[in-house]
Amino acid sequence: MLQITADLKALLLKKSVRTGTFTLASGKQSDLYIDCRMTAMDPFGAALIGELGWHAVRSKIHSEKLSIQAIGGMTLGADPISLAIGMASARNHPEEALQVFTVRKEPKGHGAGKQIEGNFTPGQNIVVVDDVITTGGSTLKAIDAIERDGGVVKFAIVLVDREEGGREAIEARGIHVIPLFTRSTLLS
Ligand SMILES: O=P(O)(O)OC[C@H]1O[C@H](OP(=O)(O)OP(=O)(O)O)[C@H](O)[C@@H]1O
Ligand SMILES: O=C(O)c1cc(=O)[nH]c(=O)[nH]1
Repeated sequence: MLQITADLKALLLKKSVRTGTFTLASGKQSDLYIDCRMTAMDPFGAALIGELGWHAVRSKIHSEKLSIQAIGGMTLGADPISLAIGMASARNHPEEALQVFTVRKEPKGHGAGKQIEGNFTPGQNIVVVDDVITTGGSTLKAIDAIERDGGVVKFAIVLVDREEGGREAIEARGIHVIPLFTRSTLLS
């Protein structure tokens, strides 16, 4: 996994890390913006995220003897990451493959009126995904929607933890967060 981690870090630094003046989802101002979509929607980046993410998810599943059926998180940032990890699970360990879903920011106003779309069934054990956590508010919103629809969130995986309190906010709900990178490991 060392080479995959190094390659993914290099791609994140090249395509996703930006400096300037940015307003974040929480309304906070920041001189750093990590546009993970650029890396997660790069075909090479998606493959790297899939391998590294599935390795991290599977290690947690096996070390804690968990049974997980599906992976997903708040659209849009989580979507390519959830699918990449689901595809890596099917490719590497088809008998343990995770189904994939997405959480809309609001329930759909027509059709079936669902907030969760894709392969999600009430009662399933879930890994929740985010691309970046800053305050953790978006991940917590996804967790609320999943729980409201009968899912059981076992843990969270994020591509980058900005180390601004989001991890602590999610873990205060009893949901362990696995970051593939932190701000420190990415920028060091
Ligand atoms: O931890 P937080 O303070 O919630 O911030 C992180 C969130 O901010 C972004 O979402 P945003 O809604 O900006 O964009 P997206 O719809 O492009 O994913 C990002 O994708 C994370 O989900
Ligand atoms: O907090 C955010 O909204 C945020 C931070 C960041 O670095 N990247 C991103 O996509 N969103």
